[in-house]
Amino acid sequence: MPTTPLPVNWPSHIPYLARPAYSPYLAPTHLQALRTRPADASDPLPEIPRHLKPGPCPSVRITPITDPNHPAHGQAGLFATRDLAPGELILPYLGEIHIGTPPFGLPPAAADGDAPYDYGGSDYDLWLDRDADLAVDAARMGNEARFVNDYRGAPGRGGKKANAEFRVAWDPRTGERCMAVFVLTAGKRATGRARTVGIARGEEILVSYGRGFWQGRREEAEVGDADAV
Ligand SMILES: C[S@@+](CC[C@H](N)C(=O)[O-])C[C@H]1O[C@@H](n2cnc3c(N)ncnc32)[C@H](O)[C@@H]1O
Repeated sequence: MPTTPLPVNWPSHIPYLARPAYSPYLAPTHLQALRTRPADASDPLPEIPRHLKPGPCPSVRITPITDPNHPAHGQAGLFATRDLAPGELILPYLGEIHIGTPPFGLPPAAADGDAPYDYGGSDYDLWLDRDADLAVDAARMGNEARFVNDYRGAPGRGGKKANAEFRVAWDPRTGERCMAVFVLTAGKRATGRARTVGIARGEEILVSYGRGFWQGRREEAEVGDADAV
């Protein structure tokens, strides 16, 4: 069987996905919800192009963050390899699709066994559909999209906010909903180059994880500090 090539700088300890993975604990109702295209014609889901090739995305590059002023220094980020247009699809966010709320459908650990994996502690977990209790986690497997950092504190943004966002999309190749990374659309007041270039070649792709993400991390740190006393 042909093997999928890996993106440059892909970490060897994480399986690279060219298509979604599925938790074995998803029930048929979850899969049915995942495979149902929402019927709201007034707010249709963006669509992944049918011709999009699975595998490494030529528009992005995983890059180690070597700038000590970057808050993700020592980690990696995702950078554009060409100018990206406002509103353009960058790439799907692939990971393991799983039940979104604890205990995540997981069987309890045996008394002498390891604790079950905690999706709640993952920094790579995104909601796909809260009503259907579906989420996608790229901590243990995924594609380049798992390297998108949050804009907060990133140098070179000149006070600007995110330049990309996570959006749920419809993928006609799988017949499923998926998460994907899109360039932010140009505001009505955009002028000049900003009307045609949302993210310039060489620029870091940055989203907003939302205040909830950082609030959660602060609370964890506080509990950690209290435990350490
Ligand atoms: C989805 S990962 C992003 C990719 C990550 N940099 C990597 O190399 O695996 C989320 C993690 O990246 C780091 N991160 C992303 N944006 C950040 C920011 N603005 N400030 C500090 N840490 C950030 C945090 O450690 C966060 O838990």
